[in-house]
Amino acid sequence: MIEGVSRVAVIGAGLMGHGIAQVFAGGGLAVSVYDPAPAALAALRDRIRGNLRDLGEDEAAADRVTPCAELAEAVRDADFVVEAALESLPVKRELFAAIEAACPPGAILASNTSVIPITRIMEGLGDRARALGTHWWNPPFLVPLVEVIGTEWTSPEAVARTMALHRALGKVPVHVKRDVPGFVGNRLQHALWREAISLVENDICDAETVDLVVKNSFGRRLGVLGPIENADLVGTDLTLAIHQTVLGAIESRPAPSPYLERLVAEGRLGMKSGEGFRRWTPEQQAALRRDIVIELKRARNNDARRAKGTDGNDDHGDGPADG
Ligand SMILES: NC(=O)c1ccc[n+]([C@@H]2O[C@H](COP(=O)([O-])OP(=O)(O)OC[C@H]3O[C@@H](n4cnc5c(N)ncnc54)[C@H](O)[C@@H]3O)[C@@H](O)[C@H]2O)c1
Repeated sequence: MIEGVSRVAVIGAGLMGHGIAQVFAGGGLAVSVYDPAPAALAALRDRIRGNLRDLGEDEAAADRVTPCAELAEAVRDADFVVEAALESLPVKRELFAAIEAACPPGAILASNTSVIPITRIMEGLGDRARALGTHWWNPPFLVPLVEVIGTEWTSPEAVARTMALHRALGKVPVHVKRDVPGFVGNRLQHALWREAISLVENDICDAETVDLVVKNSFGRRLGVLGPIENADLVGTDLTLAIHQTVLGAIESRPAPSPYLERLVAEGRLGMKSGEGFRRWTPEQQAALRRDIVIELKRARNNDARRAKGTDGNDDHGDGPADG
């Protein structure tokens, strides 16, 4: 049992659901997973076993995961329910009504929606104090962050228990105090993407250059140096001076870029159509996907070494981060 939770229900056994189930099972909890697609349920344990094997972790965790063909069966004894089904408001509202009707009164109810306001998903519930968002990042077993989003009705106790539960599982939970579109992570990410697209749209540089700049400059530091830390590191006075010059010049359009809309209209949908902003051969796509996993595993191993105090890093250089 962790923080009063011994049984978890995960709703949806897709990309996110199976990975979230894996994290809870890895923490020793019993996990029931509901999905209406028989193929998703049939593949569930093998998918988790494959991930665990690849990570060099104990595959026995997969045995703590039980596929369920009925929603009510999955949530009946659950202390914590997390929904990772389709990104559709009607589907999520209907699911939570059914979950509330079948789960124990004390269970916490969470949605892993990417962008739908938690308020809209949960507003029809009888007990909205126990409902919140937990926004995981893909893949859930390699990316540490879980944003815990409260609505105006969510009780502080439900937030505190959810934070403690995810922390005990080795995740990095953060409390998002207001239910705003994009929560925190996607607001930051898409502020950067808006400017990235604008630079290409306005022919200030080409698409390859945008990615080269990010990956070979501040992107290198982002894993250890957040933007607010960086502003304090260089000084708020320098940050202010930079903003006085730059902010008026960067993109502030409150809508998607027409350049992006044109790509979509022309069927240039990115890797799935072979071309988006850039052209992608199948080999280039595979190489990029492989590099992402290698990098995420390296970061995870570094975190583990740091936590144990065995990272062997005796380099205390004071290199500036003022770029
Ligand atoms: N993919 C990501 O990177 C990511 C990241 C964070 C959040 N999310 C969110 O997580 C949720 C799941 O995304 P995903 O990428 O795992 O999608 P997915 O398509 O891989 O999986 C969705 C699963 O939901 C199942 N499903 C369909 N109808 C259902 C129902 N009524 N009840 C229960 N299950 C149902 C499907 O059979 C499928 O297995 C979405 O809300 C998505 O926006 C996705």
